[in-house]
Parts: sequence; structure tokens; C-alpha cells
Amino acid sequence: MDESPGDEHVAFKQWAESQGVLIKGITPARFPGRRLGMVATRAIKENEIILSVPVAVMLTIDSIPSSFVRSFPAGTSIHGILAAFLTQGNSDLLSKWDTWRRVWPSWQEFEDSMPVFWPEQLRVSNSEFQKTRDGGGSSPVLLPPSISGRWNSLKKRQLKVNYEMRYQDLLRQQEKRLKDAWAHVITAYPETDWENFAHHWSIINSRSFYYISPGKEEPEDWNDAIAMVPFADYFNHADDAACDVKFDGRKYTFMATKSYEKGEEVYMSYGSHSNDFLLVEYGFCLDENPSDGIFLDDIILKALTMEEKKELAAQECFGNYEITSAGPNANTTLVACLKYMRREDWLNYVSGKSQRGFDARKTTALICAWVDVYLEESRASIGIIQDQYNAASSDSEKSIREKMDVALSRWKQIQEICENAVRVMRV
Ligand SMILES: C[S@@+](CC[C@H](N)C(=O)[O-])C[C@H]1O[C@@H](n2cnc3c(N)ncnc32)[C@H](O)[C@@H]1O
Repeated sequence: MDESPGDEHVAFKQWAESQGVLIKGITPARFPGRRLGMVATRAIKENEIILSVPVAVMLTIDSIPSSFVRSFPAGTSIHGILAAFLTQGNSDLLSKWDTWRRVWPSWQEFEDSMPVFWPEQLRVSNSEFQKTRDGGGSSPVLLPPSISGRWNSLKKRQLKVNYEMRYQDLLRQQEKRLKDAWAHVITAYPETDWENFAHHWSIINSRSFYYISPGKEEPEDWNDAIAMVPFADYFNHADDAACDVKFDGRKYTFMATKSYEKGEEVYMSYGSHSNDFLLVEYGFCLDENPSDGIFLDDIILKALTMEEKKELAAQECFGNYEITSAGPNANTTLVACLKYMRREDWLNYVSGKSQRGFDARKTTALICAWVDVYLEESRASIGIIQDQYNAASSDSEKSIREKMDVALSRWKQIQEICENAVRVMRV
């Protein structure tokens, strides 16, 4: 850990304190592979408040003049408006946050770390924008199915059913949010520069906090429930972070939920997210992530009849068939049981009334066969990435190789999840 994060960070901390931000026992510091993070400057006690940020210093939708907000078409997300304000807003109003803005990551850092900005051949996915260009899916895919929505070794069947897949098809979902925001913003400000806007959109995407304006209802979409919280955006993510985050309408407060030693990094949790999600939204994967998992939906749904799909939907266990290192989730076990149990036994099993007809060996065999398909995909994808890596040998292609390394190490993590899950099921 480098002790001095740089003058701009020192100046920003001073500015934050002058604005009423209370900083107790923590300071920004550099950490290899994580850029800046928060370090304990002394021993911190459990239940100690380490940071408090008043709403007056935050950048929220209420900080923006209503005339600016009204210039966007109906349906523009708060995420989009905040990004547009940072790009096109009144410079006198924005000057309040200048010292803060100087410590944010550069556009280059987002271009390097976020798959949505990677060169086209590296981010092949079933995004609406790509489908038309590559004829709907003939290019080799480097990113895993939860991110890309595509497979190299499996022919995916077009599903006619819509269901909520928060952790699948991630790139398509993210690209849609970004492109929708962009379309709305250029309606109001046609001269907006794409790169500048995309930079601010990414800053907000990776550094915002949950916020709803006073008196407003909770929106359906989290893109409408966000604000920027100065200084708090130095916290890096850990799945099991010992830091309690609260907003009481007047201030954001951060409390240590364990004791820390001087020099220890203090993390917060951005939520229980898989590494595929973290990679897409924040541009990194964790080495240790209890919330990591993969989804077998494309494999399992192909093997189901329409009757079976209806049965699963009726019992609210359709889709999101997740495997973690600890084994399958409940939906995955239930869909496996549906494949061999008598209907009446299955319904009783789903409702928890009886175990009659349940056969652990058959369930395990079915799920392991589905996991094998994922393992086959991992071998095919790793082979493709390695071939492309060897072909990209010139110095100018160093940044391509770095991104391929990210994809490779993610695939290796996925193999580990599959192998651990199989081991757990077979015990
Ligand atoms: C809210 S910011 C945290 C501060 C940031 N590291 C910085 O230098 O300003 C979120 C970004 O930090 C990085 N990050 C957060 N947690 C991380 C982790 N555990 N490992 C690696 N990078 C992480 C990612 O680039 C992410 O998009």
C-alpha cells in the first residue's frame, strides 16, 4: 500500500471536511489492482462511525435545476440525467464538485475495464446492436453466457417466455440502459459528446448510492434511485464487508461492524453479486466471492417440454437455475425432480408436504449432466481465447491480450464453481 494517494486526493479530503463530511479513522490510499480504496489510519472499534456525509454535499437529482431536468423526454432515467448534467450542466453550478471530480477514474480506465466498451470482437454478445451486424450469432464468444447471453458449444433455443433474469444476459441489459440514456440525452442536447457522456455514465454506474428524493415513491428501476455521495465512493467492494451503510434522509452514515487494525483496508458491500455481474457493472472480479454463481437456464430450458415449463411457472420455480460452489439452488433441484417424479409427488415435494418419490441419486445425476454442458462450454471458450491470444502477439495488441486474460481467468473461476458444485452434490 502506497502511503500518499496524491495531491488531488489530499485536496479532495480537505474540501470534503470543509463541507461537513465527518471522516474518522479512515483515509484514501492506493491498493494494487483496485486503484484507490479506504484504509484505517488507526485502530477502529466495532460499532464506530467512520464516515458521515450530509445530503447537502451529495449530487442528487434535486441538486440539478428543474429547467435542466425538464429538458429531457419522459422516461429519461435519473442515471442518464445525472450523467448529462456532469457533461452539459452549468459550469458555475458544477464547480462546487470540481475537487471531487479530479479524483475520479479516467475514461481510459473504464474503456479498459468495462466489457461494454471493449472492442467488438471481445465483447460478442446477443446485444440488440450486435445481432444485426454479425448475422445473429456466428462470431466466437469470449465472455461467459451470463454476460454475453451466447454459447460456443450449445445451440440456444429462442425462448418465447419472458422472465426476470437479473444475473443473466448482463451485457445486453447494460447496453440497453446506456443506449436508451444516450438516445434521450441527444434528443435534448444533440451536440453532446459520446465519449464524455459515456465517461460520466460509467462514473455514476460504478460510484453511485441508493437515493430517493424526499416524498417520492420507490421507483421500479434502480436507475431512478441513485445519487452520488462524495468521499464514500472511495470504498471498494467485498461480499462480506464489515461496514454498515445507512441513509436517514439527512446523511449517509458508515459504521464499522468489526474492529479494524491500522493499515487494514475498509470495504463496503455493493450487494451480493456474482463475478459476472461485478465484471460487467464495475469492471472487476473478486478472488473470493461467496455470492458467485453460474446459471444453467439455457441448458435446462432446452430440455423441457411446454407442459413442464407451464408447471414450473405455476409453482413459481421457472428459471434462474443457479449453481454455486455450495451446489444447486432450490429451483435447480426442483426442475431436476420434475424430470423423473410423478406429477402428484412433485407437487407435494414443491409444497414441502412430502418427500415421496424424491431420489437424491437421480437428482444429482441430472444436475451433473447439465453442469457438464457448462464445463464443455468452458473448455471450448478457453480454447478459442487461447488461439486468439496467440494470434494477437504484437505490442499494439497488448491491451487486447489484457482483456483476454480477464476473460480467461473468469472462465477458470467458472470451471472451479462447476467442479466444486459437482463435488458437493456427489458427497
Ligand atoms: C466506488 S469505486 C471505489 C473506489 C475506486 N477503487 C477508486 O479508485 O476510485 C468502484 C470501483 O472500484 C474498483 N473496485 C471496487 N472494489 C474492488 C475490488 N474488490 N477489487 C478490485 N477493484 C475494485 C472498481 O473499479 C469499481 O468500479
